[in-house]
Amino acid sequence: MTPGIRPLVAGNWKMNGTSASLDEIAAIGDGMKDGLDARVDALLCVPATLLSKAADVLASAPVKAGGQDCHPMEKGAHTGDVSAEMLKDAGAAFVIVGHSERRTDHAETDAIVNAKAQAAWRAGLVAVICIGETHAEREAGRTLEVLSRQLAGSVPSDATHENSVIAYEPVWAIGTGLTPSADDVASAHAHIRAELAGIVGAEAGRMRILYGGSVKPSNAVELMAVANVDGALVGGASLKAADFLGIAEAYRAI
Ligand SMILES: O=C[C@H](O)COP(=O)(O)O
Repeated sequence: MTPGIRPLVAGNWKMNGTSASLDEIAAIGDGMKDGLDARVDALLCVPATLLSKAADVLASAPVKAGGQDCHPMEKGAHTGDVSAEMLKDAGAAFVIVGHSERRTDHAETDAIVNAKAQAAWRAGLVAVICIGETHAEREAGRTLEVLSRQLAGSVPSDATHENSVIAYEPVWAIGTGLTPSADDVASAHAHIRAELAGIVGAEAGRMRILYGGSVKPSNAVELMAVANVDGALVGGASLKAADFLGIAEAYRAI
């Protein structure tokens, strides 16, 4: 946690979910109304195909809808891509950019992620800018160096606490059940906050820095209590309302 920063629990549904999943989304919306929304903001980043319906289901709930990626351009000849403006039109308030799965599967560079963050702002969306080291980079003792390089390349200098959220996701912790120690998370997040100050100045002290990678109800209290951890980016555990809400519940305990 960071004093004065309101936390955010964000779900990333990745390539999961159809219309049959709308009941689960509604259950997350209903669950957040149970006083949890007084302590924590909530976001569900669903597949583009589900965004409009999800936004409708969440319209009266304290949960925002978001996309998982956007093209840097507003429109044009880019078959299969979706622009930030299209996500906004479908009901998104946020969009994830630079998730490690996009960086790996689609060869997205820091420069592309930077352009996507600016595209998100152009459309009036908040960008959730993802960074994180691989297992090999961690083993080589290069974690902080990698984070510095990704931040410098991916975060535009005019990022603010209102238009951007940073998500630190160690690639080796995603979907594996493995998590860094609380000390390692604290070290990474403190480093990210310090590096951000060199990019965005005083805004660094107000920006949310989420932790992502195998966050579950069972480890949420420990991880969310770490200094400079201002919420979570949750994959697998966000697909079930009970698990998503169980993670948000951590904020009743810390
Ligand atoms: O965007 C979410 C992350 O990739 C974390 O996924 P996970 O919670 O399934 O490990």
